[in-house]
Amino acid sequence: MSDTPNAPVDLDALRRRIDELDGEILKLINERADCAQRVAHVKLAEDADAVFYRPEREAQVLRRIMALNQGPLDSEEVARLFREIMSACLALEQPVKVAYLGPEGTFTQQAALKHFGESAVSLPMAAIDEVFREVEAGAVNYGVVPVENSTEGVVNHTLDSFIDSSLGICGEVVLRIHHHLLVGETTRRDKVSRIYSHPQSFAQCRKWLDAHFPHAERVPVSSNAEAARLVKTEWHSAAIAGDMAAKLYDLTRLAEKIEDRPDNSTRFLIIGHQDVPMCGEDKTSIIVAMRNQPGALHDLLEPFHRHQVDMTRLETRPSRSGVWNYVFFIDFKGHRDEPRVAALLDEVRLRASELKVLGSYPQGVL
Ligand SMILES: C=C(O[C@@H]1C=C(C(=O)O)C=C[C@H]1O)C(=O)O
Repeated sequence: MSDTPNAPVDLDALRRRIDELDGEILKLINERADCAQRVAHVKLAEDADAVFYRPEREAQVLRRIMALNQGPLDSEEVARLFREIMSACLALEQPVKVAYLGPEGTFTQQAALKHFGESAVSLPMAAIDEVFREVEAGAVNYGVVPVENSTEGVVNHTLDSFIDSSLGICGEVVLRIHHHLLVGETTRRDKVSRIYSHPQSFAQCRKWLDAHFPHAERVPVSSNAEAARLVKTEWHSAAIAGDMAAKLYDLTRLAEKIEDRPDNSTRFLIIGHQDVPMCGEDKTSIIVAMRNQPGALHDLLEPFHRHQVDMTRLETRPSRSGVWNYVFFIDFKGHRDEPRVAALLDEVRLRASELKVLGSYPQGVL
């Protein structure tokens, strides 16, 4: 073989080498699967109700692979491949069952598969509360719900659901959101008089729509996937939805990536019963209620500054009961088992009228 450009390449030799390598990769993947199965048996021997899926370990595996990678494959691409290998290894013992905000084809399903891999069993739910209920009842292992979008802000319904729930947060996943304008095969661009989508997606594509379809009626529906389903059978309608919905309903793209901001992304939370140990790059989420008195917010924030804890998000929600006068949702970097974070939480607990730690979990890797 020669590195000189344009030198003749022995195609047969290259293919023989690829076959050899595939044989080795196959053997190694199965050896890995065997190890993962043995880990599962160790876990079962220690505890009959053991949870096989370990978010902190998976985050460490992916980060290590990304750090080791020397190319030519991109580190994110390599991590995605390993994500699927781990998902298949875990499914040998017990596929993870995940409820997500449906219907099928939503960005939340895409987030669930990005986080757990394609071997997970994913079940669509009609509403965010249903995802919470399904996990609480033990019908599934985890739930996936959207929590904030970089253009449109917070998903209040998800935050509110945590107030009364016993569930915590086991992970997060961030998804780049690309919206497309989709039509059935009989609809022409100049005939589109009605566009269906979720209100958040309309908001994320407002400028593009004003410029290209100022006169089309905008009809809000419960999800992008529902919008895609509707246009499948309607002649003069288009939907704004993502890749999964386009594929699921076999729709044509009239325009791609029509979101107003190129960095448009949504953060999703993995909810469950599990307390996740430290992985080294963790986040913690808490809900704090403060008494309605002057300086309350300052009192709450001051210990974060003193302990040098990096806050990544602060949201305020109106209280739904007398005790919870102001309710703050706070995310910050660090794990509750780190002494610095434990000291911070002790102080916040003293100043607040209520403190609920929703969980410490690995920062999204992919
Ligand atoms: C093998 C383990 O169990 C599961 C499978 C993993 C893997 O395939 O690497 C990692 C974490 C767990 O979800 C483990 O805990 O080490």
